[in-house]
Amino acid sequence: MGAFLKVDQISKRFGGFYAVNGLSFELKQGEILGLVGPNGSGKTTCINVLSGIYAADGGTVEFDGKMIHTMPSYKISNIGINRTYQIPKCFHSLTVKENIDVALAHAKHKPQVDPVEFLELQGIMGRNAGTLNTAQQKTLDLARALATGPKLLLVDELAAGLNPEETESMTTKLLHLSEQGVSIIVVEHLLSFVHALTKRVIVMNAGKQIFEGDLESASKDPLVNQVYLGGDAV
Ligand SMILES: Nc1ncnc2c1ncn2[C@@H]1O[C@H](COP(=O)(O)OP(=O)(O)OP(=O)(O)O)[C@@H](O)[C@H]1O
Repeated sequence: MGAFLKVDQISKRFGGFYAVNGLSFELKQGEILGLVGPNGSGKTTCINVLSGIYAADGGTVEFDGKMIHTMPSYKISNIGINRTYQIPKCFHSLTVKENIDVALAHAKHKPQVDPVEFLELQGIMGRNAGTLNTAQQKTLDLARALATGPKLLLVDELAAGLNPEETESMTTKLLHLSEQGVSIIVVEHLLSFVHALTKRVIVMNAGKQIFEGDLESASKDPLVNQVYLGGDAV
C-alpha cells in the first residue's frame, strides 16, 4: 500500500525561529508512527500544521490524495484528520454527553467505533467536563476526536497523567483503531507507551528529524543519545 499521508519538507517558523524545519515523512493507512524528541523539538508544532492550526511556511502535505497544507482546520477535520490536545480542549461547562454530541453533530464521517462504549464513558456522561480529572478529560478529548470518524488520528501526549493501568488500556484501544485502518501519529514522552504501539518512530530535534526506526535502534544512535535519550530508550 502507498503513502496515505505524505509530508514533504514542511517548515513552520515563529518570527525568525524555525520550530519545524524541513520535516518529511510518510504514513500508510492503519500505521502508527511515534513522534518523539526533547522538549521544544517541534513535535506539537508538526501536529498543529497537520491539523491546520498553523499554515506551514514551506513544504507540502498530501493526505488521501488531497493537498491539505493550505486548508483551514475545519476542512482538514472534514476530510478525516482529527486530534487530541496536550491540554484537553473539551467544553468545561458542558456535560460529557453534550461534548460528544457537539463533535457528532459536526462529523462528516461515520465513527469507526462508538466513542462512549469504546472509551467506557457510560458512567460519567452526565458530569460536567470541568469536573473531570486529567485522565478523564484526555479520554473525553479522544472521544470527541473519534466521534468525527478520523482516518488519521493525531494524539498529543495522551499518556501523560494516566496511571499504568489506564495507559495499558489506552494502548489496547489505539492498537484496535489501527487494526480498523485508522492511521495514528503519537506525540509522546512516555517511551514505553510508544514502544508498545509501534516499531516506527521519528526522533526530532530542533525542528528536524534526526532518526527514523525503532526505539531500540534509537537508543544505540549516538546523536539521539546525545540530544534526548541519555542511553535509556525503553
Ligand atoms: N505559538 C508559538 N509562538 C512562538 N513560539 C512557539 C509557538 N509554538 C511553539 N513555539 C516554539 O517552537 C518550539 C517547538 O515547540 P513545540 O511545542 O512544537 O515542541 P514540542 O517538541 O512539542 O515540545 P514539548 O515536548 O515540550 O511539548 C519551541 O521552542 C516553542 O517555544
